[in-house]
Amino acid sequence: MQLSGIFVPLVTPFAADGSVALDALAALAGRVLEEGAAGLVALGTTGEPATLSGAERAAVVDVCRVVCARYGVPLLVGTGGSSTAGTVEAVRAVRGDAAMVVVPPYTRPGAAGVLAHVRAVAAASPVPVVVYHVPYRTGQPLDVATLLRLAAVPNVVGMKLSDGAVSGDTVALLGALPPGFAVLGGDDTVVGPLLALGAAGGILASAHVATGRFVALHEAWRDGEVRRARRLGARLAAVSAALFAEPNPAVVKAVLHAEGRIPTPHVRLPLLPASAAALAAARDALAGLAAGAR
Ligand SMILES: O=C(O)C1=N[C@H](C(=O)O)C[C@H](O)C1
Repeated sequence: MQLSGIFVPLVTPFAADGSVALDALAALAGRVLEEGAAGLVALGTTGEPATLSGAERAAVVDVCRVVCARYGVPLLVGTGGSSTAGTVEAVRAVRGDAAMVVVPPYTRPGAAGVLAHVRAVAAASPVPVVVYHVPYRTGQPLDVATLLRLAAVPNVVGMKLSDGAVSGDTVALLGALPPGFAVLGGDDTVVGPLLALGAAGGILASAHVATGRFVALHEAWRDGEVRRARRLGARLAAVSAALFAEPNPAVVKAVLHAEGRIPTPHVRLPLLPASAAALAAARDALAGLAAGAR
């Protein structure tokens, strides 16, 4: 599996009665793929999987599978937890083209423990694995040598890299990847620099609302249109900063609701709805993006 392009980790829209709005989910999925997204991620952080029941998670994956099949694009399914045995069981049941497996959160098993976890999970997985490295959520930092060891594990085809600011370590990692291994940027505000360094794409909640522009950013870096890529990247980073001003996906959902694309802006506790100020700032940033395109 060769991963490339912009993947959208879909929000889980809720109806006014609190149930999952599956029709709205299908419409969102179709729209972002229509605008050029390379695939979808079901049950990413943005999908609030921790607050969904098993039946709701299955229904979300079913909807995403149908839409991905219609467009002939891959579906990544977020999975994984703090237990290796539990994660092995979960990946065996994944109904997608790849499993996005988070570095075990909370336990902080250290580099050797993470490697052992990923080796066990990847060996058991019937589908390719994309490791999700997000130390500010998991509490588990990893050095470049460990990330490269993870990249060499059989059946691990990529990594969603969400480790914050671009640093010397990022440069070293992207300069030493094995051929065909895909790094997908997962920190929306710095996806431009990651693409410039050779990332294959991104998994970006921001791409719900400016999908075609994020796709254009990926294409500009891929095709070496550096001036265009820099300009667009800076404008999209301002949009992403506004969308992430409060815990994800509250602001993204507020914007989608304001645009009439989902029935409510609801998130489930412990997340709180976006503030009116955050929604207004995000809509201003999107208006600025649209104005800049004219
Ligand atoms: O759901 C995801 O996948 C993403 N989650 C990140 C987060 O909320 O930490 C953000 C990124 O845009 C995609």
